[in-house]
Amino acid sequence: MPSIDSIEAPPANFLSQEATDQICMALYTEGWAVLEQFLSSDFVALLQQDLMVLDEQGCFHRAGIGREQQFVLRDDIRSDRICWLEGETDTQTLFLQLLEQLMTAVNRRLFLGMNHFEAMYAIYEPGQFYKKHLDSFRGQRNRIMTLVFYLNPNWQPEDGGEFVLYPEEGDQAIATVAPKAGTVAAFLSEEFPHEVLTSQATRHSIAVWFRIRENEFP
Ligand SMILES: O=C(O)CCC(=O)C(=O)O
Ligand SMILES: [Fe+2]
Repeated sequence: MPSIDSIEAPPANFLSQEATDQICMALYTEGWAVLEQFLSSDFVALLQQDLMVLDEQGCFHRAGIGREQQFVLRDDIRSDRICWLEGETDTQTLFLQLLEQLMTAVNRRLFLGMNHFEAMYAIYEPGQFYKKHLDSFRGQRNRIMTLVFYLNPNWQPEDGGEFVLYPEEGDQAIATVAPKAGTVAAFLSEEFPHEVLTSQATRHSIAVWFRIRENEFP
């Protein structure tokens, strides 16, 4: 198990310029991006450890659909369990710093004006899934960009659990992504329906939404 001090890159320049450029370029031209080996295997191991400790402490709860008063559990739509990252451990603090840097870099290049984010760990047990959905409703601007980081070091093709990205209209997949450790998927939240195919193994991930805080809308 690596220690937090053994992470090679210091937080100040955590993001490689190259990876940032690749994500920004793809978001600009296509609206989505998938990068393998975006996170180092050491950092993935720390995040996965953090997730498992939180799970042992009973911090996870069943994921639902909708927010606040509209929140409902829908076993037919999604069956994972989740836990929000609040920055309570060094690992989470480091990860949230990385997200801050990434948000700044993407804003600088794409002028998206994002000023806030939320991140959650998710666990899908064998047999679990999340059916095709949109993370944000068009025009509401509540979620601008979604990122999903995968934390599964020995993922095999037969483990399933792929993330599938679709165009705004139609059922022809644009991308099918195995949830392998280090991979990140990024896409504009209002534009791309997506789903998680049934997982055959325990699947760990972090979903992040970059937002514009409601009272800062233009
Ligand atoms: O874990 C994934 O691949 C995607 C999860 C997702 O779509 C969500 O949590 O909204
Ligand atoms: Fe989603």
